[in-house]
Amino acid sequence: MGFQQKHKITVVGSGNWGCAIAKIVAENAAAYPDLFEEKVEMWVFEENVEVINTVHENVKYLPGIQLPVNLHANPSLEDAVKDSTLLIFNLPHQFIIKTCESIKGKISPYARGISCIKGVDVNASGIHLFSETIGRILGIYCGALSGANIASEVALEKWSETSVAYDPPHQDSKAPTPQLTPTGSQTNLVEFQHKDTSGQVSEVKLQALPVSYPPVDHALWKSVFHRPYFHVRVVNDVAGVSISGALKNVVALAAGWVVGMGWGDNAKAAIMRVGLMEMVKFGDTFFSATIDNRTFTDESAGVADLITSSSGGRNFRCAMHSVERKLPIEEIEKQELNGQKLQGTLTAYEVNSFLKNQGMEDEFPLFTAVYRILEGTMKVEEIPQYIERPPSRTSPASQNSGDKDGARFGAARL
Ligand SMILES: NC(=O)c1ccc[n+]([C@@H]2O[C@H](COP(=O)([O-])OP(=O)(O)OC[C@H]3O[C@@H](n4cnc5c(N)ncnc54)[C@H](O)[C@@H]3O)[C@@H](O)[C@H]2O)c1
Ligand SMILES: O=P(O)(O)OC[C@H](O)CO
Repeated sequence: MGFQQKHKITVVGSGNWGCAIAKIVAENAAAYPDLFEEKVEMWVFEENVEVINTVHENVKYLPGIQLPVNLHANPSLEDAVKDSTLLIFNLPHQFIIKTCESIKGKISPYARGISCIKGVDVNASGIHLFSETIGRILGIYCGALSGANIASEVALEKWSETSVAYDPPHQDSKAPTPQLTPTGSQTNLVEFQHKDTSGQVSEVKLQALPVSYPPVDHALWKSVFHRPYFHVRVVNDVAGVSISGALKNVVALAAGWVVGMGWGDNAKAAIMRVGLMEMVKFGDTFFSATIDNRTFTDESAGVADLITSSSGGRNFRCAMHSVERKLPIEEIEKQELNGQKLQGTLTAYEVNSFLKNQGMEDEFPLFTAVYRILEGTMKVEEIPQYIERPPSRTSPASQNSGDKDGARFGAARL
């Protein structure tokens, strides 16, 4: 006999997407009382927690959206993550490493995580997924969530899809059952009565039962995130889900610039085509051991996110306005986003520094062009010439297959 404890959920971050995801998670915590503690913690870095906890609205980052009453804004990160078994990381990527380092050793060793962050961690040792970086710092397994999800639409409960990627090593599922002290109002103390021969209760003892949690698997994560208006598909491809979410932000900048130039939808489609090819090629080249190329086409995290981001995303809109208003994109970011952060600009620099180190800038002309335009060493007008491909060569193999360009989607060819 054992005591099944409920999972406690904490969302680390309370920005535009942080609050939209926290709303979803808190709705599900209330909907599945057998699986989750009802109260969901949300770490808040700078906003007034009193307002969030009394008015149930984040007036700075998600104005006009009613947050669930069981979502508790907490200014103490250490307190917010204490005893939580499901940690959801949702911050602009530039803040996540410092944030995780501050709670190293202060979380449950049995916690599992999901990173909702769209970015890559580039440092002297190379390029890493944020799910890996979070997992390494905190000593836990972390998966990823990414999809065609503009936060304001999701928060208004307009239907969308997302991809959750979770693929812990085999031994993770066989890890010993955690023997933890129950938290909150839960107790694993059970009363045992000893009766004498006449049936009278002679002794009452309290005994502590071993504690366990519902297994953290694909089904559990679906229960955390799936809502009638937010459809979740759980897959194994953490690299594909994470890489597409990070790189589409770089492509969306270029899409915004060409639209800002007044070049129209055909030009934007060309940018998206080349961008998608470079996203696939990047995954193929640097994450070939684990990535599944079908993610780019088949899952929400792939081309669907590229399309929505290049239509109404912040990176797209700020890039477009920067051309229209002839202002640096950082200036537009300050004017338009009220503290929200663009991820594409920093990612373009990070990806470029990685490609430069690999001697591969020329192999990714669109990513390189975005970096150079941000740097001021290239103009938007130069993009068409710069990304133009050399004439295609016809190989015997491709003639046989009837594919004149030798194009195979999985082997991104520029
Ligand atoms: N907003 C969207 O539509 C959307 C959708 C999907 C994914 N994402 C991704 O989710 C991640 C989080 O985005 P967001 O929209 O929630 O953030 P945001 O752009 O709204 O940024 C504001 C957040 O950053 C926090 N912050 C500011 N300075 C900080 C610091 N020094 N340390 C720690 N935190 C600090 C703020 O407190 C706030 O929580 C990003 O990687 C983003 O690409 C965003
Ligand atoms: O607003 P953006 O450009 O940060 O994009 C938001 C989401 O990532 C779209 O899925």
